[in-house]
Amino acid sequence: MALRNHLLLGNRAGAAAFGGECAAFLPGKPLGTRAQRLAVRRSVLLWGARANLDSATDLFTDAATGRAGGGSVKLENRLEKVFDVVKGKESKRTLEFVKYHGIGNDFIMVNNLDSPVPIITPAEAVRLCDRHTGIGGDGVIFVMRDNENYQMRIYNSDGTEPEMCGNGIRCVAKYLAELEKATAPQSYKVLTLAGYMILELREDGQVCVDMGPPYLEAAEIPTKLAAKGEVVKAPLVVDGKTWSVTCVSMGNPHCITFGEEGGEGLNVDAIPLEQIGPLFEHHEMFPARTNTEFVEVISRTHLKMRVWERGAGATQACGTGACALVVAAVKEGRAERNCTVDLPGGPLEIEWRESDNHIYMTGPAERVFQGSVVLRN
Ligand SMILES: N[C@@H](CCC[C@H](N)C(=O)O)C(=O)O
Repeated sequence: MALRNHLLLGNRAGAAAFGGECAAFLPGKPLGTRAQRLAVRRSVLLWGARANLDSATDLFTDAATGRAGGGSVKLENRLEKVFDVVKGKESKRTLEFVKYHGIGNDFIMVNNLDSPVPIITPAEAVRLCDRHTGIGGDGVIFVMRDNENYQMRIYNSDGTEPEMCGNGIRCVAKYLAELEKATAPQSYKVLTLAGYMILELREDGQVCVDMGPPYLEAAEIPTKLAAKGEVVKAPLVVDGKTWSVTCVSMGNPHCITFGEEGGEGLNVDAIPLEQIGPLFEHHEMFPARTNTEFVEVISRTHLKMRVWERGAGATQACGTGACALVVAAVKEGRAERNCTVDLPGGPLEIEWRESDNHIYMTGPAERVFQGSVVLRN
């Protein structure tokens, strides 16, 4: 904690001493370029009450640790951040959040009503979603304004931004009611990157979402499994096996399989999800990557699935996935348009309505806890 001591001295001598130490940092080779070291020294000499002591101390320690781990680029980035903090360019930011889940698919909800862009970065979302060192979540959801309506944006736990999230948007309905101090029944029109969704918060606590129509054209999904037209029961080689797949977009891409070509139906509990999930997700036939649903038919109105999500891996549930697989099951002649879909986190009721071609998803959304977290640069 040499930095802390030098800064606490609060005088030119202390700062100069720290500047000198920055030039050497640790025994052995000095850190950063000579210009960077001189810049640190200059900054420290100019240091005053503006310096954020804790952040600078942490970053100094990080920089030193980074050095031990090697990697000069990483190290220099960290050193740059020490400069910024010492120069007062950066300061700690605190994020208020509420954690919600929809049948185990969990999200960090952010009140983003005062900004037209997400108030945290994808890299910060990745850190917050970490289940060991962060809050933990399958994604971060930003609730924003859209004129008189609302907008939802979401980052997956890997920091990528999908177009839509079915379980997430049910959580949005409850979160909006919480923000508005409103009680059920309530209706919201919410813009997503996949278009407008209509959310009905019911008195029994369930949320029914009009998810709009499914998209089946290969190019709309997108998949290279066909040049044009629908992709139904197409062969796809993954891990040396030929799977029979149907592709559906709910704004975001889904690849649905009921098993191998010519094979028996699936026992989804036996699927080695962690092994084959990533092979589907990153398959060259899916230029935007894909979510993948492995489905077992219990009856014509009862399906069971496990999912490997694009950008989030194995999750407890995927709402858009449940909608997509009912469409796939109907297309393959395996199920009716009204189905209960069992996911690892619980059931969803899905209807693919013939009259308007829209899909209606009904299920719960639960508040878990609220908190605030310091965002580190
Ligand atoms: N869990 C979600 C889907 C979230 C987005 C997905 N990972 C993607 O990248 O498309 C759901 O409930 O729909």
